[in-house]
Amino acid sequence: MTTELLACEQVGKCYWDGNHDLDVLQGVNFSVNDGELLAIVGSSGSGKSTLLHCMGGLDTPSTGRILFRGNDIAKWSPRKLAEWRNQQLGFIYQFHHLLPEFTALENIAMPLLIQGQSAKQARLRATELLQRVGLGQRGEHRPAELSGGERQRVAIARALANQPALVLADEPTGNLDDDTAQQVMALMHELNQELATAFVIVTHDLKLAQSLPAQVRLQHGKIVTSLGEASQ
Ligand SMILES: Nc1ncnc2c1ncn2[C@@H]1O[C@H](COP(=O)(O)OP(=O)(O)OP(=O)(O)O)[C@@H](O)[C@H]1O
Repeated sequence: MTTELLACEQVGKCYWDGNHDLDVLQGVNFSVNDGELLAIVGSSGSGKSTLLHCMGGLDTPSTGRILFRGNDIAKWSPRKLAEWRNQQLGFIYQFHHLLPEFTALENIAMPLLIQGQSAKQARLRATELLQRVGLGQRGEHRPAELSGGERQRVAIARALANQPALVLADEPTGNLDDDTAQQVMALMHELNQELATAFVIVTHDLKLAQSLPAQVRLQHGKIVTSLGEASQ
């Protein structure tokens, strides 16, 4: 049985550029089920990051609603939103956003410490995750001592630390060469299947997107193809 995890209902986003209204998203309608892996693909400026930010409660739609397990996230207090992001969501960015002065292990443990876990528990879980992403030997290294692909593996492990229901990844392979990008994408695919965590991955790379089970295709802020519909 599939259960709807997060739904975008007629989501629109409009920015004022000083002279005009910019309709960055218009009538975006789709949902992510528990354990699903879905790519949001589109060219630069099509609205991918804006959509992902709205889905993660980092930005607010101008129209429409974002529902998490049927609840409208716009109705939540800032505190509830922050708790939700910390407990239910994981984020991965193009430029990893790891803390440079902390080791790989400490970076992964950080969200757990923030959540109130003991240092011992957090370290244990971080070690387990580091091993799972193939970096068991690199725990004491700082981000600057790791390759781009290794940093993204650490970022993936950090995003999964709190056992989120949903990971939102914004161009996680955008800064990597083709082979490394494929490996990082394959790792997220494996983890999705192993952990039943849903992943929404934004990419401008159609080939990478097509290697994933489902795609939402954005063009000028509108969905043009979604989940098996014919291309337009
Ligand atoms: N805060 C903002 N104010 C005004 N315009 C914005 C703002 N944020 C984004 N935009 C505009 O919205 C459009 C979509 O931007 P967005 O970053 O969502 O696209 P994208 O598909 O993620 O692009 P890229 O692949 O280049 O990151 C762009 O035209 C951008 O300039």
